[in-house]
Amino acid sequence: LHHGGHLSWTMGAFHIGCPALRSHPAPGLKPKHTNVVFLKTHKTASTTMQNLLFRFAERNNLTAALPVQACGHQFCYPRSFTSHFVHPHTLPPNIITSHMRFNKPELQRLMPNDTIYITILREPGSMFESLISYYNQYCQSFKRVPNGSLEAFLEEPWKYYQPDEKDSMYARNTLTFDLGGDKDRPAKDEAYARGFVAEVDRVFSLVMIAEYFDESLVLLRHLLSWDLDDILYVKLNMRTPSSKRSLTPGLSSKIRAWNSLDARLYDHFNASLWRQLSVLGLACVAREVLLLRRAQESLMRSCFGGRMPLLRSAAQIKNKDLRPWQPSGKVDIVGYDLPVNLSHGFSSQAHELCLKLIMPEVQYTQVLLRSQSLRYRRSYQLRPQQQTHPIQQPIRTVLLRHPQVQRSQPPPAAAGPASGTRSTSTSKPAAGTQGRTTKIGPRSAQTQAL
Ligand SMILES: Nc1ncnc2c1ncn2[C@@H]1O[C@H](COP(=O)(O)OS(=O)(=O)O)[C@@H](OP(=O)(O)O)[C@H]1O
Repeated sequence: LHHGGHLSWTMGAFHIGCPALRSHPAPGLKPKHTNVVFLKTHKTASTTMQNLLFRFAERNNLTAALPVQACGHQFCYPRSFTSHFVHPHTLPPNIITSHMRFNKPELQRLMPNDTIYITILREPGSMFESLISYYNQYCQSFKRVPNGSLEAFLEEPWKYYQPDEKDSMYARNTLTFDLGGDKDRPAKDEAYARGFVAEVDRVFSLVMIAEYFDESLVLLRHLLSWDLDDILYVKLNMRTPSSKRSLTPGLSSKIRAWNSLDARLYDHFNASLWRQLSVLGLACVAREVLLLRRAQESLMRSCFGGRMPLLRSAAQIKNKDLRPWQPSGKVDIVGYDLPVNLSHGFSSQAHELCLKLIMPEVQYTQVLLRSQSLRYRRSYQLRPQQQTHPIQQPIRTVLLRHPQVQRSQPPPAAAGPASGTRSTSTSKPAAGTQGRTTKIGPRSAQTQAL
């Protein structure tokens, strides 16, 4: 960043040795898939994924559907998703990734036909421990428990849990609920459980697993024909170690029994993740994971003045745009701050990349809504003949949609890696370009900025 250096990996190296990629007729030239529903489930590393998708949308001038202001930063969760929850300035979308309760028919109405559905699950024990600590002041089922004790809750869950009250979805089978299922279906209803898992399997092309986040990203990269550059991330929305507790095997199995539908989903999709990884080749996956982690470290060092970033409590973070939301005084969610003197050697594009990489969910949603609204207004100014408000027309036919992002041929020598010089352009793709084909080079704007 400071000295015009660049990351040592190249996409060429990234393609070497991976059978699934080698067999492709034109490696690296397949258009990136850009129409994606990512169902953001709770306490599953989904904020880290959302940040990655928001950045991808911005880099490629795509549209991310965002909630109307009345819904907050989520699509009026826990109500079942409807397209009325989508802000009209964020139509028609390529990507949708904010929290919602899944509703396939409504999403189908909103999204292009070739949309790929992705979600993420987490091991029920650690997920429930995270839920009870995060929502201890919100969810009545948890508030009733003396000292918010996990043991006490699991000893007699029906003493504290009331299925129909507000926020009860955080206290039982949260994944099932987020996926649109019936969190309170009795465990003995085998047919329901089997049918629900099969339905999720049918709809979602990829179910990521939080414990194998990087391996899941490798599968995502292959599924969407994205570059390594597109899956770089920094972990977000973490609790401090003092806010966490470890689980005994006894507690873990009680959690699984209480959340039996979620446990079933997790077991099924954890096994299917590993089957998919085996098809890709475990050695190939391990190599990609290694390259991902190296590239990630380089990016972080570039953003944090040569060091790895320090985790900070919200109070320690000077830039309020970077302070993560704190659910209660009983749990600390940590974030990052950029070094104050860092901006001196940065292009504004590089500074923005670093800022967005660590920007918490609520702030990023607001920033993105502002920029997309601006783009929307500009595009309307350019087309004065269009009088009708888009929300009054059938959603899918209103505005021209961004087509798939095409990889361009390598950029001209002066701006490309081969020249030894690097593009100093700081401009993002022009506003109001809906309907144009976005071309991006083999190294996309993310690392080119560095
Ligand atoms: N990359 C990666 N891999 C594994 N785990 C990760 C990752 N990124 C975030 N996290 C952990 O995910 C938890 C936060 O999940 P969410 O962002 O989905 O929470 S939220 O529902 O949106 O509030 C939170 O878990 P807990 O710290 O146990 O609460 C994060 O530490």
